[in-house]
Amino acid sequence: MKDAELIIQTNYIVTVNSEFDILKNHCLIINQGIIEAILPNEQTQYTSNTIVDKTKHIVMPGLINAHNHAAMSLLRGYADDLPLFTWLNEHIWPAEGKWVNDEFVYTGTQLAIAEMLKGGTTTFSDQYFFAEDCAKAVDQSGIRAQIAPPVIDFPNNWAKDAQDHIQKTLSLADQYKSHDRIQIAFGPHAPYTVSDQPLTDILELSKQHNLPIQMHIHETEFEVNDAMEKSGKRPIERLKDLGLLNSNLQAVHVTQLNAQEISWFAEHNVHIVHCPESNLKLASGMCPVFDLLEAGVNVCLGTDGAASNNNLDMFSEMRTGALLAKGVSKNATAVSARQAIEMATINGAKALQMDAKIGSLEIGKQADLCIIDTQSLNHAPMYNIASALVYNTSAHQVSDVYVNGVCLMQNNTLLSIDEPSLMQTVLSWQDKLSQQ
Ligand SMILES: CSC[C@H]1O[C@@H](n2cnc3c(O)ncnc32)[C@H](O)[C@@H]1O
Ligand SMILES: [Zn+2]
Repeated sequence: MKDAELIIQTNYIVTVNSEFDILKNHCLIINQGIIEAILPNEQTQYTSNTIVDKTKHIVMPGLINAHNHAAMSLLRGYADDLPLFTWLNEHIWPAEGKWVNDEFVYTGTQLAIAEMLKGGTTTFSDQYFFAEDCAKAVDQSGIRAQIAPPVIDFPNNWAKDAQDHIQKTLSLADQYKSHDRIQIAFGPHAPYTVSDQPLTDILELSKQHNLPIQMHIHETEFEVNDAMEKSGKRPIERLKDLGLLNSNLQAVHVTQLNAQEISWFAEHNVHIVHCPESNLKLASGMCPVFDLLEAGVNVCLGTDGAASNNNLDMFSEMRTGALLAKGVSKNATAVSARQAIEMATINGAKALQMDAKIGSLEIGKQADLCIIDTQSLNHAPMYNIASALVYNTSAHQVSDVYVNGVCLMQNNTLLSIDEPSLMQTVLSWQDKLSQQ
């Protein structure tokens, strides 16, 4: 018998491999954080000091939240029921000017990470100021992240101009180049906040340093109309002319797309991060996911920040993403449960260029996974596992979470974050922000 560091026995494993195999009564054999074998629970090839019995549970790849502003969790519920530009200009940007600093980002990111881990998210992509404090929180918590520090033309509490943002990003990329869970990317905020020269610089540097680019694009009709009035060009055409449409680009939102733009995305292998709940709440518009998938474009899912969602629940995002696609396309087969799970796992891994390591439970990949307790009324009866996960699972039914084979939540208790002490710190921020 061979020794394994960890064996997780299950009722079902949703592999999210290319066949979308769902294995009944199988176990994961994990060594040095990597899945070494997947065998029937009764296997006799491996033994371990740590055999975890999850035979009343579903195990699936950890969810990948491909767009977040983690620290904005401290602004959850700060301004609601407003359209994007009123929300940003009149509420969020003034509050950020007043409150955002290193401590705000560290605590806000910890809060976001705790919520995400509890809901089965094992990887997220972030875009926010004081990115070094986000990285510190990620490093300490054990979660995996792509950190895309923002680039904006205008001064803010973190950086004075676009070049300053770019230099800070490069220095973080250097600092974390050997980190096994942190990847740095460029995060130019949006076409309306970043001018051509910094975008050209980012494109060159992203090639030189092999860094992905994540950007809000065509989030609203107003953004597109405004650009047309000012320049006669839709922002996506401007980005295409600058050379930014390529497989390094993660385009967030894209609620306004014509047929030409969909075919450019397909041709240039641009990845789309769909944020259905944020788009609905800010009434930004709806991403034509069905048309994009039909055109062969990779679409994944993000929550956006908790200030515009107002949660970081990827189970809810899968469900909303599937339901919205059906409603918008008037086609009940649009975004099936299987496709929603793929969008929240392997498609996110592809967009973040992490699919060699994560996104599915397959031999040789990192053991990034979440475990769902199915012993409750809302899971009975269960005829179809994928459908149960998308249409009738709540985030709080995630019982255990592993990243790199390390247990970060065990039987609903976070192991790397002191939840009561975090709660205290968050409430002291709430007091400060309430007083104004
Ligand atoms: C670039 S750091 C984040 C910056 O973006 C603001 N923001 C948060 N959510 C959105 C969104 O949906 N669209 C555009 N900008 C957003 C955030 O408040 C920060 O200032
Ligand atoms: Zn965003």
